[in-house]
Order: sequence, then structure tokens, then C-alpha cells
Amino acid sequence: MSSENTVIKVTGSAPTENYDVVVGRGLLANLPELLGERVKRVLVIHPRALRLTGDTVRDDLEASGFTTLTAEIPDAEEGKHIQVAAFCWQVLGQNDFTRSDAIVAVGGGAVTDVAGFVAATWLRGVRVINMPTSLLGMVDAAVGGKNGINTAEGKNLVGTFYPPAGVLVDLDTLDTLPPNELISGMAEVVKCGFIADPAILDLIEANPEAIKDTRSEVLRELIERAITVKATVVSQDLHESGLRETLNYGHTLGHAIELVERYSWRHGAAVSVGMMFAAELARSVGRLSDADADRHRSILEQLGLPLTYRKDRWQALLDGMRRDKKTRGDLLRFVVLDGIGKPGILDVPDTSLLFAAYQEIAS
Ligand SMILES: NC(=O)c1ccc[n+]([C@@H]2O[C@H](COP(=O)([O-])OP(=O)(O)OC[C@H]3O[C@@H](n4cnc5c(N)ncnc54)[C@H](O)[C@@H]3O)[C@@H](O)[C@H]2O)c1
Ligand SMILES: O=C(O)C(=O)C[C@@H](O)[C@H](O)[C@H](O)COP(=O)(O)O
Ligand SMILES: [Zn+2]
Repeated sequence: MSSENTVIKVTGSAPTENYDVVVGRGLLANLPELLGERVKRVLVIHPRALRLTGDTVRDDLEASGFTTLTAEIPDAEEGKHIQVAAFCWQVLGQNDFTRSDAIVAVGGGAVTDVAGFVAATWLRGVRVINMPTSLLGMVDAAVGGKNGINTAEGKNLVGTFYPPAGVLVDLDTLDTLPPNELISGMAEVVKCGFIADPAILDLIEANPEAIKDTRSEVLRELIERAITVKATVVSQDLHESGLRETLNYGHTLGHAIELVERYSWRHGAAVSVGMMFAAELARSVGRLSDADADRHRSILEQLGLPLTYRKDRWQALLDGMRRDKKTRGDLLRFVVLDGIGKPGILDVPDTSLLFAAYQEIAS
């Protein structure tokens, strides 16, 4: 097993857009150095469900001479709420948190999303360091500077682009991750395979057991490859003016499913059905071959991810999809593939095309 750390760089046009994603084990020890001498106080944000990990981070920081505050927030999607952000702002305000202090986010993608939003908005920007503890957080949410909270109307409708000062991907934290969360994270790994790095798909197909072993080198390689895909994309297009839209593969329908299911579905599960839908859509307009579309089914099925969704929810899904950020006026827009590793956009003025593709995955 590799004891070396891997460093993946994210770059941008401003100094604050350059940071490292460090992948390795026992990385907690790197946190004080990453924060630097300028930082005096640190707010650690973590969900109640990860109190133990949050406490370890806080104790370590205290031992290194930092003054710490803690904001323990509701778990998972319940944490991505304006009231949770307001609670964090209150903690920061009552403790005279200044621009020379920092936030550390410890947890899954929901935590890094809300903590990033708090960091971007408090005093119009304080440093945030992400310590993702879920597979999905490691390969996707903690990297790239997109943050967000949900509103009653939909997922991630409020948020900013605000890069973290650094990301520490400590693979040891995966040891306690429930299997269904690991599988959910694999959906975003597969997404990276479909849009940019076909070697990811080959690795998954060749190693059906090793990918479920959190200590395997295969899983580590998948994590590093997926982070590299994300880092490469956001380094070129932080603000999603074009290329970054490709990271939204499977998300137009996926987010609508999450909303309709009131966030009882895992994000990766919803994205899995969304990718199936996007593949059927691309196949129906002649952009994706039968073989590449069928490969979606076989890989997602192999991972135990869902492939279908309820026939009777079409209208609710369409309403949800209209609020997608890629929509322009009445025009729905989808990320589709012209082949594996070749993403593009499909503008859909006529929803009958969508309905026909949906019939292929409706159950
Ligand atoms: N900003 C982005 O670029 C981006 C990218 C992808 C996803 N997201 C967002 O991320 C969220 C999904 O992230 P997620 O799948 O990590 O969900 P999550 O944050 O809800 O975490 C899933 C569950 O796993 C638990 N958990 C996390 N780490 C654990 C560990 N090491 N041991 C035991 N339990 C652990 C959490 O407490 C939670 O119950 C969604 O809200 C999605 O919209 C954001
Ligand atoms: O980083 C991005 O850009 C992505 O689209 C990554 C997605 O996996 C992620 O779920 C993201 O939060 C979706 O963004 P949204 O703006 O469509 O909500
Ligand atoms: Zn996602």
C-alpha cells in the first residue's frame, strides 16, 4: 500500500484559485501547516453524526496552538439549509471572527457545500479548508469551489463559486463509511469516467470486488483519477461558463429526482438514473452508439446503483428540471455524450423528446 501522499493541483487566474488537493493517510497532521501562522482561530464545522472525527480535528488544532470553535450541524441534506448557514454566521459573529481566521469543514459533500457557502459569505470571504470524509466528498464536492444550499424549490439553488484554500483527502476516514455511501460516491467516479477518463471505467469493470475495499490500491487510483478530472475541468472554467457544465452529466434529471424524493435518495443514486436517462437521450438523437449507451447500464448495474425511476412522476420531474441552472429561458439543456470521454450539450426545445427517452428508463 502506498504511504506517499499524492498532490493534485487546482489552478486559476487569481492567486486564491490555486490550491492543492492532498490524497493520503493520516493527513490530520498536515492541517496546522496548511492553515499557516497568520490564522489564529478556526471554526470546525461538522455534522452531529461525525462528532468523533470533528473532535479529533479540534483537539489536534488546539494542541498546535489554535483557538477553536465548533459548529455542529444537522446531518446530510438537512445541513444544506439557510438556517444552518445563519447558525454558523451567528457563531462567527459572537466570537468576533475576522478575515485572518479560517473555517475547516469535516464531513461529506453536504458539509463542505454549506461550510463553503458560510466561508464565502462571512465578511465576504474567509479561508476554508475541506477535509472530506465520504467518497463523494473526496472525488467531487470538496474540490472545485462550488458551494450551495437548497431551497424549497430545488437543490443547490443558492450558492457561490469560492475555492477552498486546500483540501485534505484522508483515506483513513473511509474506514467507517457505510457501504451504500461508498456506492453513491462511485456514481460520481463513473461520471468522471464517462465524460473524461475511460480508464476509470476499465478499472471498475476489471476489479468488481477491489473497488468496494476502502483499503485497496484500485480504489485509491480511482479516487485520484476522478479528482484529476475535476481539478482539470475547474482549473479551466471555475465559473461554469462552458466546460464545467460537463461535470453536471446526469444531474439534470438526478437533482429533480432528489427533490421529488425529498432528499431521501442518495445524491449518487439519483445521478446514476440521471446518467441512464442522458445516455438514452443521446442514443435517441443518434449521438451515442448502442454499445456506449449499454455500457452505462452494465457498469452502473455492476455497482448496484439504480437504473430506473417511477413512470408516474414524469410531470414533477419535468417541473424540477426546468429549474436546473443550465436551463436558458424555456430551453432545457442536457449534458450528453458523443462517445465515451466526449461530452457535449443537447438543447431540447421539445419535451416530447425527453418523454420518449424517459420511457426507456421508467419503471
Ligand atoms: N459542490 C460540489 O461540487 C458538489 C459535488 C458533488 C456533490 N455535492 C453535494 O454533496 C452532497 C452529497 O455528498 P455526500 O454523498 O458526501 O453526502 P453527505 O454529506 O450527506 O454524507 C452522506 C452520509 O455519510 C455520512 N458520512 C460521511 N463521512 C462518513 C464517514 N467517514 N464515516 C461514516 N459516515 C460518514 C454523513 O454523516 C451522511 O450521513 C449533496 O448535497 C450534493 O449536492 C456537491
Ligand atoms: O462541480 C460541478 O460543477 C458539478 O456539477 C459537480 C456535481 O457533481 C455536483 O453535484 C454539483 O453540486 C452540481 O452543481 P449544480 O450547480 O448543478 O447544483
Ligand atoms: Zn454531483
